[in-house]
Amino acid sequence: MVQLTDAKLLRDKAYIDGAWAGADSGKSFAVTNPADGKELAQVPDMGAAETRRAIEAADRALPAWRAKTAKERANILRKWYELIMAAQEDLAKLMTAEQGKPLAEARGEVAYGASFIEWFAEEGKRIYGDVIPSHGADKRILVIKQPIGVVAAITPWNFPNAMITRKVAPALAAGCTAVIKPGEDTPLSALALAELAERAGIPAGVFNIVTTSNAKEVGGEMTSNPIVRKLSFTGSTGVGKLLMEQCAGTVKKVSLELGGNAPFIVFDDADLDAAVAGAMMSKYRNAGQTCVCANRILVQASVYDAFAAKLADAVRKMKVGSGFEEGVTTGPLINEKGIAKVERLVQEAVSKGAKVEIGGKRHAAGSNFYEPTILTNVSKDMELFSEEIFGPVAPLFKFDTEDEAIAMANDTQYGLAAYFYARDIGRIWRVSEALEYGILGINEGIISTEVAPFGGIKESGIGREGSKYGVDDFTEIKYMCLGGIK
Ligand SMILES: NC(=O)c1ccc[n+]([C@@H]2O[C@H](COP(=O)([O-])OP(=O)(O)OC[C@H]3O[C@@H](n4cnc5c(N)ncnc54)[C@H](O)[C@@H]3O)[C@@H](O)[C@H]2O)c1
Ligand SMILES: O=C[C@H](O)CS(=O)(=O)O
Repeated sequence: MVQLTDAKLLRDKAYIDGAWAGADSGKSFAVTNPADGKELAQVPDMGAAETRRAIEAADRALPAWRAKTAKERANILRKWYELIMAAQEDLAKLMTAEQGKPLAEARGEVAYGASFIEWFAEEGKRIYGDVIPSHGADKRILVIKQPIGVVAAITPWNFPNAMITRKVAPALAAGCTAVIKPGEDTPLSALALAELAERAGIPAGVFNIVTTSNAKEVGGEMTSNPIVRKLSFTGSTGVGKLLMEQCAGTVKKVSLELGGNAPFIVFDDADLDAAVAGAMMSKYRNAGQTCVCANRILVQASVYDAFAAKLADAVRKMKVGSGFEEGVTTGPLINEKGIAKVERLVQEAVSKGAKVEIGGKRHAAGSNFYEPTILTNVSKDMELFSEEIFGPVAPLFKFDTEDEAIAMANDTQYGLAAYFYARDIGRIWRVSEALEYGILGINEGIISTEVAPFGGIKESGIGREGSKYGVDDFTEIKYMCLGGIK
C-alpha cells in the first residue's frame, strides 16, 4: 500500500455526477505496482451504461457551468491548482506507486500537470471574438467563441496526471464539461485529481472519471454518443486512428496526441557535452516511456566516437530500481507487454548486426526493469528505426552530410518532436525549416511547458495542447450578422 499524508486521496471508486460509484456489475480490476507486481487497489470495472450516465451528467451540468463568467470558472480552477500543489507529495507517491517513475520525476509531473490548470484559468478570460467591418451599410458582423460542449477524453498511463489536466484545464476554462477514461494501469492519479476537484468546488457533473479495463466498450460509448461533441485522445497512433474513425458517425471534433519517433541529431559543430546532457534527459526520462523521447540518435561521423564515449560514461552512472529508492534514475517499464516490445526491438537489431555497448537486457531489479542501453552499428533496416521504442534504449546512427541527416530524420510517418545540436546559425535555420515535426528542441532536450503549443503533424496527431492555442480546440466559432441597421 501507499502511505499518504491525506489518505482520502487514494480513491477506489469512480467519480460520476459528483458521487463516488462502483460498477453496475459490482466488478473491479486491480491496480498494481509495476516495480514489484503488488496490488495497490481495486477500482470499478465500468462499461457503456456507466459511461452513458457520466456523459448525461456532464450534459446536465453544462448550462450552469458555461453560464458562469470566465472569472468565476477561473477562481474555481485556481483553487484546484492550489489544492494539487499542496498535495504534490501525496500525488507523486500515488503516481510512482502505480506508474513506476522515480519520485523526483513524479513530483515534476504533478507540477507540470498543475501548470496547465494555472495557465488555462487565465486563458479562459481571453477567449476573444471579433467585430468585422461589414459588407453592407445596414449590417454589422460579430464573431463570438462558445464552449464546444461535452468533451470525452481518453488518456495514457505514462503521464497519468498531466495528460488529464492538459485536456481538462482548457476544456473547463472554456465552459465545457468533461468525462475522462484514464489508462487502466494508472487510474489512481486520475481519481485523486477528482477528489481535489470536488474540494475545489468544481460542481457535480462538470468533471467525471470512468474507470475500466474494457477500454473498447467505454470508448465505443464516448465516440458514438451524440451528446459528446469533442473527443480528445492521447495515446498510440493505432488507437488514435480507430477512435477517429469511430467519431465519424457523429462528426465529433477530435484532438489527437499520438505516437512519436523523435530524431536527435548531433552535428559536428555541436557542443558535445550539452548534446550528451540533452540526450540523457530526452532519451531516458520515464525509462524512455514518453512520446517525445529521442528514439533515433543521429550523429555526424566526425564526432560519432567522441559522442558515443561521453554518452556511455553518463549512462554508466544511471541507477535502476524502485522509483521510491533514493538516487534511482530508471524505474520499471509499465508492464510485461512494454518490456517485451523493448526486448524484441533490441534482439532484432542485434540479429542484424547492432552492437550492444551498454545494457541490452532485463535488469536484475525485477521482471519489468530494463538496463539503460546504448546500441551502435545500427542501420535503417532495423525495426527500431521505424518503431517507437518506448524504453531506455539509445540506438546511435551515423551520418555524413546535413542533407543525409535531414532525410533520415524525416524518414518516418511520425512528426511529433525532433531535436538537434548545432551552433552555426545558418545550419540552425536550414535544419529547423526542413524538419517535418510539430516540436523542435534546438540545443535543448526537454521542451515541454504549458506556455508552448504541444502537438504533432503527420501520424503524430491533430491539434495543440497548452499555450494560447490550446483553448481553441474546446471552442466553436459563431458568426452573427446583425441586419436592419439604418
Ligand atoms: N503525443 C502525446 O502527447 C502522447 C503523450 C503520451 C503518450 N503518447 C503515446 O501513447 C502511447 C503509449 O501509451 P499507451 O500504451 O497507453 O497507448 P494506448 O493507445 O494503448 O492507450 C492509450 C489510452 O487509450 C485506451 N485505449 C486503448 N485501446 C482503446 C480502444 N480500442 N478504444 C478506446 N480506448 C482505447 C487505453 O485504455 C488508454 O487509456 C505511445 O505511442 C505514446 O507515444 C502520446
Ligand atoms: O509522453 C508524452 C508527454 O506529452 C511527454 S511531456 O511530459 O509532455 O514531455
